[in-house]
Amino acid sequence: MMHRTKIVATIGPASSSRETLVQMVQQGMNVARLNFSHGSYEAHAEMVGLLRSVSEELDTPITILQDLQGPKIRVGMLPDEGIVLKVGEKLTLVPQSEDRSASDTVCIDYPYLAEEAKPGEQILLDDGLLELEIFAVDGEAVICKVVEGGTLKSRKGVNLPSLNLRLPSMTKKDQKDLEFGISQGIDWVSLSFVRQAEDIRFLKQFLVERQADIPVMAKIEKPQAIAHLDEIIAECDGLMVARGDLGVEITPEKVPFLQKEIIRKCNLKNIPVITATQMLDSMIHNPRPTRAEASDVANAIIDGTDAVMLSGESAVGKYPLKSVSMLAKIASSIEPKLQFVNNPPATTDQTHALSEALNAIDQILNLRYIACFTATGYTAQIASGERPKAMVVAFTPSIDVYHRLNLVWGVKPVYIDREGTTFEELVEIAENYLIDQQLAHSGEQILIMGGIPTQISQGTNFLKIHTLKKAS
Ligand SMILES: Nc1ncnc2c1ncn2[C@@H]1O[C@H](COP(=O)(O)OP(=O)(O)O)[C@@H](O)[C@H]1O
Ligand SMILES: C=C(OP(=O)(O)O)C(=O)O
Ligand SMILES: [K+]
Ligand SMILES: [Mg+2]
Repeated sequence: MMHRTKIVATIGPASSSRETLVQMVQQGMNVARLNFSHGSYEAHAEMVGLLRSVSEELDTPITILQDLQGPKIRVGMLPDEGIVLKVGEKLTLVPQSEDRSASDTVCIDYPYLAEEAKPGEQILLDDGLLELEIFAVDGEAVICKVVEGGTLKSRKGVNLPSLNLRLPSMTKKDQKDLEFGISQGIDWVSLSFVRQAEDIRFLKQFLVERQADIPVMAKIEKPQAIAHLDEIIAECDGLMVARGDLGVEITPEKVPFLQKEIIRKCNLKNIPVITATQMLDSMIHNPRPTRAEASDVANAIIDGTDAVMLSGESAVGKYPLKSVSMLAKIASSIEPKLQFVNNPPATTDQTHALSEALNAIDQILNLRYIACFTATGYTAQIASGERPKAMVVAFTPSIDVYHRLNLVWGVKPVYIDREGTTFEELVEIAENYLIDQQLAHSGEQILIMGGIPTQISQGTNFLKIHTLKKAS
């Protein structure tokens, strides 16, 4: 792995074959995002199996991120080629239950629209690409006029920025989907359209009741989430700057500064943050990105994002592989030039104290590897928070931690089936791995960080500059 920034790719029809997945991982994909707004359980289950098998074959972790739809309104199923909306024409929106599909009628999955819609209000479709104006309400039907036309495809999103949605943050569908995700052993779960900290507490309680230890990510894409940002960050394990909906729910010109704010706050708390949507949008159709897109990716990395994400580019685009390798190239090119600010420790515990020392050593000695021993992932995450020049190689005896840590900036997770207990054993594990994998050479100095005895989590209590002795 050359790049420290992690690459998330949304999996869809363009990236579902084993061959494509293998190549995407080889090109630098670290995290597979399964968008539960789309696809059947059968298809998702098959994908989880495929990803686990590719991960084993390539001996590399792949984080599986289950993305829950949340309270998002979507249009129903339409013909494969979509329907064309022309400016000035009428389009009628009806609740799903009505099930009247005609070329001028589209179903949406929100039953209260007719009750709440007011003539003159704006409705945006497909992340704002298409625009409607409400013209009249007739019973359950909302009759609109097309203001900005284009092709509308199945299951595209519907935004009514002025509407206060009467939907719980975790819908019945989300609950069912998460039950399914738990049964599939997903590594992270993200919730769309989070509005308040309570939404995350509800999700976490749902997991606790099912004894599922899965980290939770809040997708920031509503004005209410911006208003409650600090409380939300306090409750969750990661964040996503979901710029697709955020740019519609707020306005596009406000997104760049919000992105910087959200990333900065996550960096301060040492939780991973993903910058998402339209990063290489034109690569859905073209083999090369626009200069503005290349800049956008580099700037998100300069902002301090842990990960950058592909959506349509990898799910339905013509160039899923080239999109992944372009992200990897941009990351590898910008990272050596970065100068991160040294954040104050988020908490005053031993791990943070040692990681401050780690940062000082990283600045002075040009070491290439920090071998980090971690049972929960915590130590590796704090080490990553220093944004060291050296790569954090996180040795963990937990297969779950091995997969989930792959979302975190600069961390290369390594699964160890034999848990070392003494200091000497840990050194030996690090030494064997780095030399056998031909990552480091005998005589090279590395940093080793961990806690002994190893059974106690968060008991990080040593940091050693070690000279590798093992011969290859
Ligand atoms: N699992 C899937 N099956 C089929 N199509 C998918 C899948 N995941 C994503 N897509 C397609 O890729 C597009 C872009 O992905 P994404 O940004 O995740 O979706 P959306 O914006 O609809 O939530 C989607 O609108 C959808 O058309
Ligand atoms: C990532 C996002 O969510 P989704 O693709 O599910 O709309 C977004 O809105 O940017
Ligand atoms: K640093
Ligand atoms: Mg969204």
